[in-house]
Amino acid sequence: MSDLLSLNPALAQQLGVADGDLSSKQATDALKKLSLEDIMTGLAANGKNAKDMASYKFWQTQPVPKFGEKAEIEEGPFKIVDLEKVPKEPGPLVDGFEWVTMDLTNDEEIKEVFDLLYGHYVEDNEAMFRFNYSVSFLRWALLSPGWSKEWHVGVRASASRKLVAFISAVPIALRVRNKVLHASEVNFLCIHKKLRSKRLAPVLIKEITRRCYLQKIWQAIYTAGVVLPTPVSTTRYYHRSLDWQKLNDVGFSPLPHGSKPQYQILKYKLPNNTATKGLRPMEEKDVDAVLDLLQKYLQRFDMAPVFTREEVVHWLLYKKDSPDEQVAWSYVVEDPTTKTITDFFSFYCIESSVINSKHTSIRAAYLYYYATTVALQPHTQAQLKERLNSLVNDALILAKKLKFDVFNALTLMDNALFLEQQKFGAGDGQLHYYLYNYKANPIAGGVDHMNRVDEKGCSGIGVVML
Ligand SMILES: CCCCCCCCCCCCCC(=O)SCCNC(=O)CCNC(=O)[C@H](O)C(C)(C)COP(=O)(O)OP(=O)(O)OC[C@H]1O[C@@H](n2cnc3c(N)ncnc32)[C@H](O)[C@@H]1OP(=O)(O)O
Repeated sequence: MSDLLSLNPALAQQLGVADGDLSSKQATDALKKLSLEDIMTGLAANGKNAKDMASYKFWQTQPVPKFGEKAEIEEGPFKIVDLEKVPKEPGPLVDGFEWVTMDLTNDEEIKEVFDLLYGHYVEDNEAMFRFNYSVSFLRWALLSPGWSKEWHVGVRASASRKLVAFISAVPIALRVRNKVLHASEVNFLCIHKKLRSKRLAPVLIKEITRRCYLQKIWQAIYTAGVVLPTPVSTTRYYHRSLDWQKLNDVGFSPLPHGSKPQYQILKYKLPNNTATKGLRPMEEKDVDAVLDLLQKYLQRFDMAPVFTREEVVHWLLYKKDSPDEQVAWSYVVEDPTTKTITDFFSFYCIESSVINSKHTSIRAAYLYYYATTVALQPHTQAQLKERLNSLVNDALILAKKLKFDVFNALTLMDNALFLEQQKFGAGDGQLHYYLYNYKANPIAGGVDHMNRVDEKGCSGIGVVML
């Protein structure tokens, strides 16, 4: 991960140009030849991950699109599942291991999931950082409205009882263009490092699928940094330094050639106070207004959740009497004259462990949902851009005050309108969006032919995955 804009080396190689030689006419011509589908689904930009369909031994057996399947298809499920034929028991595991359903309301069991993820979850390519989702975060993410214990699936070593693998799902009403799917959102797939490359992941995926089918859930949404058959969309990570010096110390933000640390610190300096009149933390009394605003705003995107009131309360409102530490922060703008809620934004916290550094962790804020009434009335893109820039600038100021080191965002929703102006730098990472058992035409991920933020097209993705 870095905040430097660079041409992915795999793509450069694929195009036959020197790494980073973005200006060369050769690169531009070659990029133009790539199919829109490849660009939208990230296959062009992420050649290092892409394999032939035939080499995806597991995924080629699953109800997901094959690479290169043509666009403009009629959207719908790949198959209709016969509930009668869904096995009532889990598939076999290798000797010495057994299935468990985790009880995440039990402090010890959620701590076991935390420990597994803490030691073995997603790392960057150079193994410098590893996501460190807190116990409070896991409770927030996995005990959301409608959660089911059956969807918190673990594997234990029979002798030691140690938890060695995990996969989870929570329910989501997901609108894909004009159809609403009652689907599951699959996340936190993790296998102990000592059990890697033993084909356990397909076994876990088949088990969570079986458990979803048993609850008559036939579709799922999931995201991954790796290319699998076949992304419906690909978004790119952007990072905005809040504490440049610390990010530099840990190797996240290198000093750009020809710059000096003090210039970088100055570049990312923020005002002490927010600028939007009427901005304040979201409260219980704002729930209905936020729900209404968010539902309308999310109509702008091809794929977005359909939130209920209960979900807005769960995902966005921090209850001060909660025993959990705060993981999400939400703010509203209340018009001082009309007292109506005109805008809102939110972000959540994930720390990352820093492997081998004097700093042990980085505190990252991730942009979550937001909405503004500017988009709901007749408006120009410049007006929307201006409003989003002021809101996000305030979000950065608040995050800085809350001692976050970096503010991360993807190129989804309308983020393309503010990322560069707010000094977010393009990261190396991409996040691919996938649908299980649902054919859908590609959705714009907010990056253009050059894998740069696409201000004109923006993105059709309105789902933020944790
Ligand atoms: C209707 C309901 C449906 C519900 C299900 C919907 C689908 C949900 C899908 C899951 C959504 C999860 C969303 C998240 O949580 S994304 C986060 C994933 N977790 C991590 O990256 C944590 C660190 N890594 C690990 O723990 C392991 O490396 C994992 C577990 C990722 C793979 O373990 P391992 O390295 O030991 O490999 P293997 O030998 O067992 O298995 C190899 C097979 O697994 C395929 N593979 C590798 N990585 C992923 C991946 N991230 N999604 C899907 N498939 C993946 C791979 O292409 C190969 O298949 P194929 O190439 O031969 O075909």
